[in-house]
Amino acid sequence: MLQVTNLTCGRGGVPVLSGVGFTVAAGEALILRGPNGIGKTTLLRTLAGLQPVLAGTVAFPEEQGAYASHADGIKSALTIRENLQFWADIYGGGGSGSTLRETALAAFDLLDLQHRMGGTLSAGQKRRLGLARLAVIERKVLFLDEPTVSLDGFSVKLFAEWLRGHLADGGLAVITTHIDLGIDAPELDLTPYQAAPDQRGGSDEAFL
Ligand SMILES: Nc1ncnc2c1ncn2[C@@H]1O[C@H](COP(=O)(O)OP(=O)(O)OP(=O)(O)O)[C@@H](O)[C@H]1O
Repeated sequence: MLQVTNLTCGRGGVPVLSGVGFTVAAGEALILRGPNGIGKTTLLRTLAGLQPVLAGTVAFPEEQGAYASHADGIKSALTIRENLQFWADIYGGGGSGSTLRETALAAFDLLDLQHRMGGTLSAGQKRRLGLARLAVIERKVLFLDEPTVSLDGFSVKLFAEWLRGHLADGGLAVITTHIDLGIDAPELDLTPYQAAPDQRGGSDEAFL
């Protein structure tokens, strides 16, 4: 279960959203909505522990979180198979077994491409590989930032099907998306939680 209580998150130390609270039970997903710049990515990164919590609390089972964003983290000099193995090894889950890897390749229609180098893939193929990574790391609590960017309609359906399986297995997900995933999940509009105007902030990145 994921429990978020009275959370303030921000960029460059400037609050972007405040007073955010919700729970997501095992087996459920929550869709985050709101206009560009409202703070969806900021909230997801904060939930995943990639940015500091400015106030409030975030709780979920330790070592169970995983964040996936627009940047797929594909290793261009490794094949699709090797990329999946790499991520399974990094996360140290049971993903090193071949069964999970085969399942992930099949779930994202990557079997025919499995020996292709990451660097030679199209944007949508890279995205499918980035999502297949989620299937080998065996984390239950997923923070997914625009998971369907670059995907065609068929691949969106593949992803939605995989996500339904993840939820049926007791996983959960918080997802930002501007499209309808066809997932039966409540939506949270972040607009009422806006904390500060855009222009005030500094940056929290060393390199933008
Ligand atoms: N590295 C950064 N440093 C400072 N401010 C930032 C940084 N990244 C984003 N911001 C600002 O923080 C606010 C929230 O941005 P965020 O990316 O979380 O919005 P979003 O809702 O995900 O937007 P979109 O729908 O466009 O992806 C915006 O005003 C943005 O300009």
